[in-house]
Amino acid sequence: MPRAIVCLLDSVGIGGAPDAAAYGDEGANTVGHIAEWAAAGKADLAGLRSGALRVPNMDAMGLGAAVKLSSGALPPGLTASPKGGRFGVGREVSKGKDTPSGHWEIAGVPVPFEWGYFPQTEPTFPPELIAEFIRRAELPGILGDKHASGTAVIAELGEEHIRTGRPICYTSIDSVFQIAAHETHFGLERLYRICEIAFELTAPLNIGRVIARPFLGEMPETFKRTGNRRDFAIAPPEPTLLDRNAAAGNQVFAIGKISDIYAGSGVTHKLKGTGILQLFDRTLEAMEMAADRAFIMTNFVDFDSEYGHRRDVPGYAAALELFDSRLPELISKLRHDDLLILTADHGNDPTWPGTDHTREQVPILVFSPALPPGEIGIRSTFADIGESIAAWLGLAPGRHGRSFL
Ligand SMILES: O=P(O)(O)O[C@H]1O[C@H](CO)[C@@H](O)[C@H]1O
Ligand SMILES: [Mn+2]
Ligand SMILES: [Mn+2]
Repeated sequence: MPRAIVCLLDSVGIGGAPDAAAYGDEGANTVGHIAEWAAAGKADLAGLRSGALRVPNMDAMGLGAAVKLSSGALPPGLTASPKGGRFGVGREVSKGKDTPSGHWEIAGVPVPFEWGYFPQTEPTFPPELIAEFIRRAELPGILGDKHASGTAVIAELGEEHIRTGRPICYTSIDSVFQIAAHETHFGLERLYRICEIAFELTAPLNIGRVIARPFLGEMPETFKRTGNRRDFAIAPPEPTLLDRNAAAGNQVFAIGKISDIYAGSGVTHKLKGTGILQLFDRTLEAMEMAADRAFIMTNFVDFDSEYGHRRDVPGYAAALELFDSRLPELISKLRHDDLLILTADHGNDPTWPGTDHTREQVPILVFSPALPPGEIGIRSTFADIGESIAAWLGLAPGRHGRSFL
């Protein structure tokens, strides 16, 4: 009896989105540019990696071929001829180049509405929103109130935050209200509580998520965000693949950020982990526990949060190589009728200006011992991924997308 596993490599885009120019992202290509920089010796990391990008296992599943199909160019170090997978390219119909939009569409539900965003001004948040937030959360005030990169804003305002007890509130070009606060000086549970209040206040503005960003350390040099990030997200507008599989009485394993991204809806088993290796371990553990018709989905957030937003090309290359090195373990655990899909939710080209996501197409790398290799082309919506999994698991077709299997 079939099972399905999705490894969502957060932000591992492959360029070529036809609407990229509308986002200022024409030419952005996360995997393509990392491979180019690596081949040019611009992604070396002393003692960790050097030279061309080495991801032989993803490449065998069709990564190089997918980048070529998406962007027209084969990146250096990758091959155009996959060895066993069925490869293709996903194009997003949802307007947001953000995590919930990408994930919901992959699970069969494109986002039909416009998210709310905060303007590129200082202050960025509406004063009446902040006044109400301060009143209800019983705060002495807030810091930040602007667009910022999370690590930079903590370095800038972390000490003042510790001194004053004012949480650091910031946003980005995504539909987010983020709150950074010190885990011990401010308190983790208190941070979560004020995030819930912020979520109630921002949901009517169609803000997709409030994100708790706890950190530790006492000075800019030692401040470090912890693994206790928590996302408070609005729920998808229709039942997703997760809801549909759970409603059919099957297991749904949500690993890493997945449960938060779908607001817990349709999740029967939630597993947490920090870092690529732990998240990979959790995925293998879920495969041990998973019964027939189970759906397992893991979000590998580090590509995006640790390397893409930080514009860290060597770090991103090393992370891709680390993930790739574990793939054979996962593949060796696949049962005959298990389906494995590697994909992404948006791009975050670390060679691109700024620190935000990039509008890109994503790889769809499909493997099952039961499937002959082949090409699935450029899919006109990420929802084709969800519908393919639904068909594989024997669920009735949904409203969006078509199976490529
Ligand atoms: O700079 P940091 O705090 O990592 O923020 C990033 O993380 C947010 C959620 O993925 C994005 O909106 C982006 O701004
Ligand atoms: Mn993402
Ligand atoms: Mn991100």
